[in-house]
Amino acid sequence: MALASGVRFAPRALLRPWALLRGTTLGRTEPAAGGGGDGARRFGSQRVLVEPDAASGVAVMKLRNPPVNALSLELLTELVISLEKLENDKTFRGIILTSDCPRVFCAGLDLTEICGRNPAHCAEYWKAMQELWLRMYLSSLVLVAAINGACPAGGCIIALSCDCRVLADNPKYRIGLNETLLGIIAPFWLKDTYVNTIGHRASEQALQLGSLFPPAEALQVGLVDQVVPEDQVQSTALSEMARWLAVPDHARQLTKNMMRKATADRLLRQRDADTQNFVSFVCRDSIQKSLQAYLEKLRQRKG
Ligand SMILES: CC/C=C\CC(=O)SCCNC(=O)CCNC(=O)[C@H](O)C(C)(C)COP(=O)(O)OP(=O)(O)OC[C@H]1O[C@@H](n2cnc3c(N)ncnc32)[C@H](O)[C@@H]1OP(=O)(O)O
Repeated sequence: MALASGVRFAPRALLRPWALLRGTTLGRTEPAAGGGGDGARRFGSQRVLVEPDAASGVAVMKLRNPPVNALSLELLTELVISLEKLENDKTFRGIILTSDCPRVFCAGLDLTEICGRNPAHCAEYWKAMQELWLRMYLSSLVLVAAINGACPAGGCIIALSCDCRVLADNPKYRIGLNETLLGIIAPFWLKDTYVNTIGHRASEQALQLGSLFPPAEALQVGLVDQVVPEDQVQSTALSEMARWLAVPDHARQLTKNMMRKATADRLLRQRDADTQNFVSFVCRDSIQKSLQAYLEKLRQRKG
């Protein structure tokens, strides 16, 4: 991790994400609708659409894993690879992360990845989740979350890993860490991310209660930075991006690193133990039963 001017401090090769890709179409490049030169070409993968604008140095990254952008192993992997690609391209200074699925930003962990699966699969999945968080949390780019839908649990963590959050003003778009309501526990690095954003007391309360905050409350507690009408989420995210990009990169990056490094290092120091804890916890019969019941409730709610 070089920390000189022009810093790039995101940890490299924490994992080899390519090795995780199964049947994805990453690297595909196609012209954006109505687009022309290189700056208007979009690329990405099956589940992550990247619309780069070389002129502004900003790329819009859209999650598109319908119906609810659940964080499947494939989505996690494709996100890491798309992020790495933009990090390595000096043209880009910022990413706006948003959803291509209506009404949902991200439903969090894909519960089918940890329900009825063997421990080896759960471990592989959890490592991919750790990897994405580390990459996002320590990214040298400015990350702005344009939250255009519901944002529970792992979805909230993706948003909190960004530098700034703009949430659409729709009472159905709730955000927070609701793990306890599923009978599971947020690991220390999710808890730390929460505490770093909204403080200890608010986190203590919200984590235990599994609170999902509607927009006005999310703004009040500090989970998001702006709440705007739905049709202004993208333009507001772009204005926020401009504000962050007005700061010299090296100063902003070093400051971000100073603020976040200790939290990330805590996970880096105990990644294996964290994986083992997660796997042994979710593979317990009682937890599997809770998760199955929760999934079943979600499926029935639909009908
Ligand atoms: C260990 C700690 C780290 C992280 C913890 C987690 O992230 S655990 C995951 C926690 N996530 C949730 O509690 C969100 C659950 N989902 C919802 O509340 C709603 O689906 C949501 C996101 C508000 C969207 O509502 P909507 O009405 O638009 O969709 P619907 O509920 O009908 O769901 C559509 C289908 O998607 C399935 N699904 C939803 N969430 C998940 C998920 N997290 N994992 C897997 N599958 C999910 C849902 O069952 C429906 O499936 P279908 O087969 O079509 O009935």
